[in-house]
Parts: sequence; structure tokens; C-alpha cells
Amino acid sequence: MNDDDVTVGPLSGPRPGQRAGTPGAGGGEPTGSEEAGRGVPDATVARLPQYLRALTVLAERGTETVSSEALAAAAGVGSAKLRKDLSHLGSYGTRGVGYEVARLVQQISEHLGLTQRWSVVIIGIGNLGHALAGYGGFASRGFGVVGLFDDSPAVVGKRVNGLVVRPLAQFEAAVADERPTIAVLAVPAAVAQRVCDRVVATGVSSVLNFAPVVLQVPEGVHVRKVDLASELQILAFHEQRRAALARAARLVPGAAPAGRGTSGEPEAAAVAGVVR
Ligand SMILES: NC(=O)c1ccc[n+]([C@@H]2O[C@H](COP(=O)([O-])OP(=O)(O)OC[C@H]3O[C@@H](n4cnc5c(N)ncnc54)[C@H](O)[C@@H]3O)[C@@H](O)[C@H]2O)c1
Repeated sequence: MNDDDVTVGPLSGPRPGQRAGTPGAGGGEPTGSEEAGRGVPDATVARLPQYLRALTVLAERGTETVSSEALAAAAGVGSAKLRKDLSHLGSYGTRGVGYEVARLVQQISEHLGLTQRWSVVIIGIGNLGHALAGYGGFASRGFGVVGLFDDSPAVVGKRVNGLVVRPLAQFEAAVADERPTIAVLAVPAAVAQRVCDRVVATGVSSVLNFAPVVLQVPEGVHVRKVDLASELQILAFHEQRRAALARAARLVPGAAPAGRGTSGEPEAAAVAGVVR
């Protein structure tokens, strides 16, 4: 990892005619319109992969139908939210029976655009890019890694998972030939915007950014940002709060055990006034 991974001032404000990719839980909220696809809210789209993962497990076990409660539990969301999400896809289930697993897999896959194969290129084949390039799970989910690019002579020419790392100088020609849809950026923060501009100039319209920098892109380009450090920080926050609640409960014998909030976290209100 690089220690020079800082968000650089001038890169953080939107440029004229551009907008910033937005980070979100476990990745980024989709950028662009409030509604994605055919009137399906972005927040719903962001949960569809969870439902699909849970449904795939059920299908592999030979389960034919599933109740909204069981599917919601398997996906880790509330059942009311799941029913609302699926209603956006026109899927309401059958009372007393639930949802047909195979049909729902098909519907969600169609909405997510997973019934076709997407080509992906990875730029920056260092520690992270190398690991991503070697990950076998993309292919089974419909994403084919077709190109690996780096600008370091130490990396260019190496073979990772059957692909030779090419110099970034060949990127434009490769895009013209291979027409990838998605570019994964695993380059240092200091160069990420420059590399992103180059990617966007070739017509690639989806970018998955791992660099800790907010990228500016023109309208019509989607950026999602993955930030594991932010996720760890959120976990640290909850750990700290849990410890504070436990301390408070010990200080106040007989205090009601902390309840659970919607996020599954103890309710601070249970010991409000004690935790300072
Ligand atoms: N989002 C996350 O959770 C997460 C986790 C780990 C790393 N990262 C980030 O991912 C990026 C890569 O991390 P790493 O540990 O693999 O770093 P690394 O230094 O091992 O790899 C970076 C690679 O990018 C290449 N590179 C540099 N400039 C380039 C350019 N202009 N064009 C093409 N390639 C170029 C380098 O040659 C190197 O191979 C960093 O920005 C890091 O902060 C993010």
C-alpha cells in the first residue's frame, strides 16, 4: 500500500460540468440520478445484490419458494423493506407461498444487467490490483476481466491469472479492441484522477475506484468507491459505543439491558444520561 494516499485538495471539488463519485456503505452509493434503471430507487438497487446472493444459496440448495421473512433474514434486511424493494421490480410474491426463487433470481439478474457478460479492466496491478486480478469470483458473477494495465516496468509483462499486464500506453488501443464497460482503478490516490480522466476519454462509462480520492467525472459516467478503511472506522465506532454502553450498564445496577436499534446496535437511549 502507498502512504501517499491522501485526498488532494484540488481533486476534491467538482469541476465545471462534472460531478463527484459518492462513497457509501461497503462501496459507494450509485452516482447520478436518484432513480436507477426503470424507476427502481438507488437504495433498492444497492440491496438487490444481497437478495441475489441469498437467493443463489437457496437455489443451490434446491429451494423452490421462499417467504419474504426467510429471504429478508438471509439477506440481512427487514422483511417490510424487502417486500417494498421487490415491489419495485413488479415482484409481489404469493400470499402463503412467498416468492418463486428461480423467477426472482431471473428478475433481479435482469434488473442488475447480469444476464449479459460485462468486460472489466483493472488499472494498477500492485498489491490490490494483483489480488483483484487473481480473484475467481468475478467470472462466476458475469464479469470477465479482459485487461490489466500498469505503468511500472517492474509490473508490465508479468502474468496474473492468465493475463499479461500491459503498459498504460496501450490502454486506448486495447479499449478500442476489447470494449470494456467497467474500469477498476487500483492506482495511488495522487494519480487516480489523471488515470480516471484517461479512462473516461476512451468512452468507458463505469469506474470502480479503490483509491482514497473523490473522482470527478462527466455526466453519464458512474463511479463507485470502495473504502475498506471507512468500513473499519464505522465498526470501530460501534465497538466503542458498545463498550461505553457496557460500562454504563455496570455503573447503574438494575439498568434495563440495552435494546436494539434498527441497525442492530444497542439503543443509546437505554442508558441516556449515563454515558458521557
Ligand atoms: N478501497 C480500499 O479499501 C483500499 C484497500 C487497499 C488499497 N486501496 C488503494 O488502492 C490503491 C492501490 O493500493 P496498492 O496497495 O495496491 O498500491 P501499490 O503501490 O501496491 O499498487 C499501485 C499500482 O499502481 C501502479 N501505478 C501507479 N501509477 C500508475 C499510473 N499512472 N498508471 C497505471 N498504473 C499506475 C503502480 O505501478 C502499482 O503497480 C491505492 O490508492 C490504495 O490506497 C484501497
